[in-house]
Amino acid sequence: MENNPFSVFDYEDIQLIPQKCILEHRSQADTSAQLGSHTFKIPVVPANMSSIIDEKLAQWLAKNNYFYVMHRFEPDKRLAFVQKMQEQHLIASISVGVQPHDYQLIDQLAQQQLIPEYITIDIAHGYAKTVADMIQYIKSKLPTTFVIAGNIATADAVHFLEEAGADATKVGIGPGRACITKIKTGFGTAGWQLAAIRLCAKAARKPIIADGGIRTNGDIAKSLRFGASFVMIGSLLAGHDENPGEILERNGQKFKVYYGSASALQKKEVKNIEGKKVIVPYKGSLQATLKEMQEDLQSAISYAGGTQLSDLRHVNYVVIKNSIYNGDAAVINHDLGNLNS
Ligand SMILES: NC(=O)C1=CN([C@@H]2O[C@H](COP(=O)(O)OP(=O)(O)OC[C@H]3O[C@@H](n4cnc5c(N)ncnc54)[C@H](OP(=O)(O)O)[C@@H]3O)[C@@H](O)[C@H]2O)C=CC1
Ligand SMILES: Nc1nc2c(ncn2[C@@H]2O[C@H](COP(=O)(O)O)[C@@H](O)[C@H]2O)c(=O)[nH]1
Repeated sequence: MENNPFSVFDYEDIQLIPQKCILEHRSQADTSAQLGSHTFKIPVVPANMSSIIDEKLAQWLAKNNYFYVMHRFEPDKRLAFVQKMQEQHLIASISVGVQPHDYQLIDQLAQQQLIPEYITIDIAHGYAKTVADMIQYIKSKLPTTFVIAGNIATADAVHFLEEAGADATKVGIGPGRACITKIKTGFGTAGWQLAAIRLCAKAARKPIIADGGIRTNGDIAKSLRFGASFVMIGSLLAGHDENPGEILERNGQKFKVYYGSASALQKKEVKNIEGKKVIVPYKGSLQATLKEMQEDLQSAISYAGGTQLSDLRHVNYVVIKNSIYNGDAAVINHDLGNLNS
């Protein structure tokens, strides 16, 4: 901190301060959120990880007006996926890396006039020339596609990617539940993810997607308060019927596996491992969890004294270092899991 001292905080350090309610019912609060030229039901997107989303879930999310990003870990299926979604008149939203086969995919999409509505460039360290080059390549071949680039942690990185042409940037290095980047490299936004969102959002001219570290539905409202337009969520949306993978039983309790995209399980080799496998309680229906998220956001809007998500932006807050869960964050997560089971 010698050269750049600033105070930081994370989700559990913040409480938003209620304002006078102007609604008669929470259902009157509008949780719809725009990204690019489409408007979605809530400002939440399930993480583009293969333990969270598959094609079936992507189709369900698109049909039900939720934003989704398909993962990039079955690279050869992406072209056909875009085609399938467009045949059904559904939004196509895919991920790419920065390898030669990703460039080849962009060429094929352009040649076949299959224009995805959204492409997310998803690499571990997104503040990189390789990402700027890919943004520019996508924009040259598919100029109408909305390009999300990440992941990053700083205002400088936001400027860099926006200048390269990104339509939105994704913030969060290391706060994820299946992440070990913080331990293996010493770098990232773990422990100050909310403050990083604030710094990046202040620098941004385009939307910010807060990615990683969301542990409760209230953290979504806090992310929006500090400048995020959308929130990407992994572990809180893991463990459902609709997520890929089997239900496990241990000592009479049900679980599902959630693993990082840079875990040995995903990579199938032990090289540059920055992710791990965790088991999460089985939570039943994802549909029910998403509905509860929407209801909790509606309630948050009402506490903000507003009618829509943008009313969360200017609400006052207090910093209450490490105290809102009284050391019981794990218990709270467990209880939330049980609500849906
Ligand atoms: N949000 C987060 O905190 C993190 C997320 N992840 C996720 O895991 C997945 C796989 O990540 P991973 O396989 O590690 O890398 P990526 O697949 O993201 O790597 C893509 C390219 O970037 C290069 N690269 C990656 N990290 C670095 C770095 N620190 N410095 C220089 N070049 C780098 C890689 O080269 P090379 O492999 O040759 O080094 C590769 O050419 C992605 O989905 C990513 O989003 C991974 C780590 C952190
Ligand atoms: N450092 C790593 N981060 C990862 C890995 N796989 C995914 N991720 C990131 O985590 C979020 C989800 O976070 P959660 O707290 O909601 O579970 C995801 O969107 C990625 O950005 C990984 O292997 N290593």
